[in-house]
Amino acid sequence: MLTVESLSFAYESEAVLEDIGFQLGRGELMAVMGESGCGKSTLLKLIYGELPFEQGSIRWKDHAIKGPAYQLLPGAPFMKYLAQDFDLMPFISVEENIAKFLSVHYPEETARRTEELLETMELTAYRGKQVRYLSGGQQQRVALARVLAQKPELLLLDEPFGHIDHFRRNKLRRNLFEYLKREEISCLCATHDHNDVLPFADRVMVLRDREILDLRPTREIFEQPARLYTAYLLGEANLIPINILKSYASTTRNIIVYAHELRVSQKSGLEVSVEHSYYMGGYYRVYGRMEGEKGVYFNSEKALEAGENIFLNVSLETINKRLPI
Ligand SMILES: Nc1ncnc2c1ncn2[C@@H]1O[C@H](COP(=O)(O)OP(=O)(O)OP(=O)(O)O)[C@@H](O)[C@H]1O
Repeated sequence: MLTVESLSFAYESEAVLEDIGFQLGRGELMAVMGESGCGKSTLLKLIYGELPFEQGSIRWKDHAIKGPAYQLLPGAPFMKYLAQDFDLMPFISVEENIAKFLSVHYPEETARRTEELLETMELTAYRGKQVRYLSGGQQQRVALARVLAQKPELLLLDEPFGHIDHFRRNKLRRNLFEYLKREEISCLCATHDHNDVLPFADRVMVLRDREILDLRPTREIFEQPARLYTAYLLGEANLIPINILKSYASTTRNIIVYAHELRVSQKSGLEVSVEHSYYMGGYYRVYGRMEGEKGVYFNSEKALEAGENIFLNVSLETINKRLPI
């Protein structure tokens, strides 16, 4: 288990993380989310032992991670870190890059594992190609295969699909995260993409203003976001006063409603004047203004005309499960 306690860190005078504490269990996948510059990469580098910290502690089981003043090279045999800039050997082949980290003493096992990793990362077709001739996305896949080859117990991933095209991303995500679960590899994954998170992560850590704003199981954090900031990271969200949704409600508080939870009706509900419809493939994302000119995003099966007035409804089930804000 990874245990981080009261961890604080500053780059010279700029405090980036303050009083961070959490635990990550064996085989658990935790997504680390937050706006750009909130400290996701810094947290991963601290855990890897790449940055010096004066306050707090980081432990993997009984092993304390202390930072560069205490060890010559960052990292430890049980832990691998895949940074945004992956560090491959350009003049040898894809296959050699992967196999280099497998034991030379067990050639059959090495061949089997290399094959498995080439398939997991969909690299079989490029196995003989020198890495320098690969595209950015292909190199990222080799880098992923290479860290997996080293059988870490703890894997730190920084935007692992950042360079990979959408065409491949979904399949790779499934392959990678299923592989991690199967091998019981604990993983902390910094990402901006909720598609990396919702189907796969066990828990989500949200960082903001140097602190952990929220840390809960993925489904709970999505269905009961405590802040609009968190909901924005996970989907298209709106803040809507409860009393416009529930006419009998006396509270002036708001709830978060995702765009897909608003239903268009021609007759009754929350009145909205349509401004723009965006084609999203199977549906339209519509922007409109509610009473008081406040903007709202919602989904519609068909495009709505600018200037048209419609009504929006939200199910009572959604209203009742949301936290008032
Ligand atoms: N080597 C450095 N020296 C000084 N400041 C740094 C350094 N690296 C990062 N920072 C600053 O620390 C803060 C956190 O950076 P970090 O890279 O951890 O954010 P992030 O959440 O990973 O961002 P992104 O999502 O854009 O990758 C930022 O304000 C950044 O400018």
